[in-house]
Amino acid sequence: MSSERIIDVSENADALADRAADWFVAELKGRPGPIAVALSGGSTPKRLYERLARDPWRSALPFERIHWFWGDERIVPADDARRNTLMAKAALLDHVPVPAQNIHEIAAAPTSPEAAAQAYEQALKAYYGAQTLDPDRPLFDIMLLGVGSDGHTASLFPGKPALAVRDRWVVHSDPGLDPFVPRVTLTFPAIASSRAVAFLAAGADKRETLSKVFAGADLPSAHVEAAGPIHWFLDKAAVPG
Ligand SMILES: O=C1O[C@H](COP(=O)(O)O)[C@@H](O)[C@H](O)[C@H]1O
Repeated sequence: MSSERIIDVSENADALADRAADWFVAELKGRPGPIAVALSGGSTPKRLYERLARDPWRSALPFERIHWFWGDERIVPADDARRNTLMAKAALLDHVPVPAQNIHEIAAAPTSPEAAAQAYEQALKAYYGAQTLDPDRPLFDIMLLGVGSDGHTASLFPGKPALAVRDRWVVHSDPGLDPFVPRVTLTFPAIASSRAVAFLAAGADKRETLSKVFAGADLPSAHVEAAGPIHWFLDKAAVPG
């Protein structure tokens, strides 16, 4: 059964980030206990992260209870600018009162991609408190995703073996697109264990890909499922004609 799709179109990338930040805060409002958020890399999410570090969004978020995870990571040295973690820290996490133990980053090189994937899966299982995913108890409260020009999401690239993995939460993955560095990614079942998913995509270079995704093409972004609705925050330039 496919998840409900909610499309939200903004005038431009800045307005999109405002809308997504409002949604993020509303989605977490009143939620008790620990909260798990999975972040993505990419240019459009960066604007959202910058918003969340500022008021009015910042003061509306219970940072002491939010745990930060990543949907995918590039296995390069920790100080390499291609790390999704580095971008999220610079845009958000370095500027808000988040306890260090709430940041669950994926290991950097020289850890091998397979070792990084296994360690991250163990960290997710420790947080979740179980070895298997319960459909009635999603792992993530919010899953943020981007979409690449080839239709990839997280580091699930078209035609790659990671797409077929159902028995792991995390795998290492071959990149199908620049930067061609080893990756670690959540698998489809782990992504599907999310109360809410939000894709963020801006710019005319996403339009053709989105038209294929919305037409149900066999692309990774089109195969994402969630426990709740899947939101698509787009700017006008990205909307398929
Ligand atoms: O490689 C990646 O690309 C996607 C899409 O990024 P964008 O800049 O084209 O929006 C991103 O979601 C993923 O986290 C990242 O590793």
